[in-house]
Amino acid sequence: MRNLLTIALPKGKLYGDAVDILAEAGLCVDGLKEDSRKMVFTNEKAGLKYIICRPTDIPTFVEYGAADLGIVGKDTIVEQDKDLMELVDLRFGYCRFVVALPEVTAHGRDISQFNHRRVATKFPNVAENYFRQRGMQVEVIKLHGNIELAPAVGLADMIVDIVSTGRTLRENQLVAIEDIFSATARMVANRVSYRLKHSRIQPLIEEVRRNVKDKEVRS
Ligand SMILES: Nc1ncnc2c1ncn2[C@@H]1O[C@H](COP(=O)(O)OP(=O)(O)OP(=O)(O)O)[C@@H](O)[C@H]1O
Ligand SMILES: O=P(O)(O)OC[C@H]1O[C@H](OP(=O)(O)OP(=O)(O)O)[C@H](O)[C@@H]1O
Repeated sequence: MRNLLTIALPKGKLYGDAVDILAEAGLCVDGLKEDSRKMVFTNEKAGLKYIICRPTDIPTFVEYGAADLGIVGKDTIVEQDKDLMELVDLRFGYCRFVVALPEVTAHGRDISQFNHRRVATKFPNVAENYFRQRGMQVEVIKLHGNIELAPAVGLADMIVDIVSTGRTLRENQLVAIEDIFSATARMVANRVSYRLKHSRIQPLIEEVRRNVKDKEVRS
């Protein structure tokens, strides 16, 4: 069996664009857009294997070398701080980290007035770093999703979450009062794979970079 190049793709919001960016770079993506529960797609002829993962698990698969390359949001990369090589900013999947509060409590107030409060988030490290840098002490409560629910039911006073269109905040009567940083999807590599499979990875990365740049120029 040939030495396959394994690429971890995130199911969910980034999936379609991730497959497109690989197809545009000339990789065979047959079967990846079909409605399926399959998690591994092997193409011996093309020397490729794709694995479909939960977005938050991509850094783990890549760090351990179960995948050579992966596509994952910068938000997840920063939160997990795994030992990965970040190779390309793919420019899709734009979102930003914010601190948000219920509209009624936020009105006319500054973040520093919420010291010692409770913060719900899916990103405890991002939240803790942010408040530490502000010299604030907060209690961080980790949730796995639907973060906007926490203030509505009294679980937390505020949230740290990612925002894209702002619709989820609006529809849950929350307002962003602080921006933390913005994020887009990135292509990442396992450190050892990057060296051992350099002759396959480098031309792919260069092609992806070229395509990302071309799109930017056109837009
Ligand atoms: N509303 C959004 N708009 C654009 N990009 C987003 C949005 N929400 C999340 N993202 C980006 O897409 C990535 C994957 O989000 P998605 O909602 O598909 O999975 P998830 O539910 O966060 O992952 P998991 O199932 O592993 O918890 C995020 O890490 C972020 O980079
Ligand atoms: O600004 P918007 O365009 O409304 O997008 C923001 C929402 O998207 C993400 O949630 P996701 O859909 O991933 O669900 P989750 O809360 O279960 O993670 C994020 O956590 C917000 O809830």
